Amino acid sequence: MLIYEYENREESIRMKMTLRWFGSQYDTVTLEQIRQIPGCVGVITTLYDTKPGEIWSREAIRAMKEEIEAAGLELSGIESVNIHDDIKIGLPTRGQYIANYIKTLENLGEEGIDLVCYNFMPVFDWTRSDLAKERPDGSTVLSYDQELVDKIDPAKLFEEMDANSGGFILPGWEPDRLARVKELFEIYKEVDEEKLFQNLVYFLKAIMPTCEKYGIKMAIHMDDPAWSVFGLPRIINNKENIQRLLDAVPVMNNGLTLCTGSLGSNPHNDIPDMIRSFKGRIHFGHVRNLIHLAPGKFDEAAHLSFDGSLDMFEIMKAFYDIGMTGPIRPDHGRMLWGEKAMPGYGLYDRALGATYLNGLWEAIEKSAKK
Ligand SMILES: O=C(O)[C@@H](O)[C@@H](O)[C@H](O)[C@H](O)CO
Ligand SMILES: [Fe+2]
Repeated sequence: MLIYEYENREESIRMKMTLRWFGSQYDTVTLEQIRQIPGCVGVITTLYDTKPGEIWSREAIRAMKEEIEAAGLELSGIESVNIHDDIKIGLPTRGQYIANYIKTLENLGEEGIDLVCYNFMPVFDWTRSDLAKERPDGSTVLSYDQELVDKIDPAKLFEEMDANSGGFILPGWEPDRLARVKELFEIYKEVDEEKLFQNLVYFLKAIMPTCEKYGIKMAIHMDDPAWSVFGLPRIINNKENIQRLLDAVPVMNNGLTLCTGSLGSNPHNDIPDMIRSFKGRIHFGHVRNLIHLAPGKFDEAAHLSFDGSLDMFEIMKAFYDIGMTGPIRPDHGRMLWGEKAMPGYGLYDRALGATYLNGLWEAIEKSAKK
């Protein structure tokens, strides 16, 4: 009977619970550990040692896939294939970098990978003012305070993030980005939101034929936080702007990584409503909670609704209602129980998060069928 029910479950429409994994060379968390998280079927990973603009070889992609499958998991998608700044800026050299990106997509497609998460934030990926802020229970979290960020020299931010990362290379803060940071700030002075948007559309139009050929879903990550930092343009931060992008390249393969923590940094974003209106275009979900402390100021939190400001039941219900079948992952977790790991990416709190989100899903699914 149990076996029958288990098999049956595969047929029900269901998101896939996954965990982000940085590869055995970089991650403190092992595939064996991930495999033991109840209901976790796959990992979202990347070739962490590649630089934006580089072609990913088929051999490296295959080796990564085989390692994950040998551990009994699925490679559910890539986060991220990063975009070279020359594409975001729209420099003449973008042609070569787009050609390289297309080659990487072909290689991923040939290896059967159909989901690619990326972001289009200039210079910096996500930004935080503290990577280990202590909560009353002794756990630590990533936090953001606009007043503190305003005091930081952007060129020094890299050094500070690096010094506070506990020796880990932070995703989006890889050292090679540092080398060009001052130069990039100069060049980005010419790039306003409209130009950045047009450069994104240009890039997407160029890669879409390849994505359609291989069935690759491109899933842009929301800007984090959801407003301009250091005067750099931000375009993927609210319902209107995101809808504009979906309409500008109106094919399924141009889709979203709906990140609740990034959108949720702005309390005006109604996340369940956004999930419902972007139905069919959300290919990947990042689900996490945060606490709004003041405008422009937030701490990350446990996934549980009442630990933070977001209603995780309503968020998971919206995913359920749109018939989400793609991967969902708990996003950043707290650091707890003495774990030493990449900030936001320890095992324990993300495992708790996955379990909680799976529990919400089960409850939503069963009540819907009653
Ligand atoms: O998920 C997040 O919020 C971050 O860890 C980002 O680094 C994210 O992976 C990128 O913005 C996606 O390209
Ligand atoms: Fe995210």
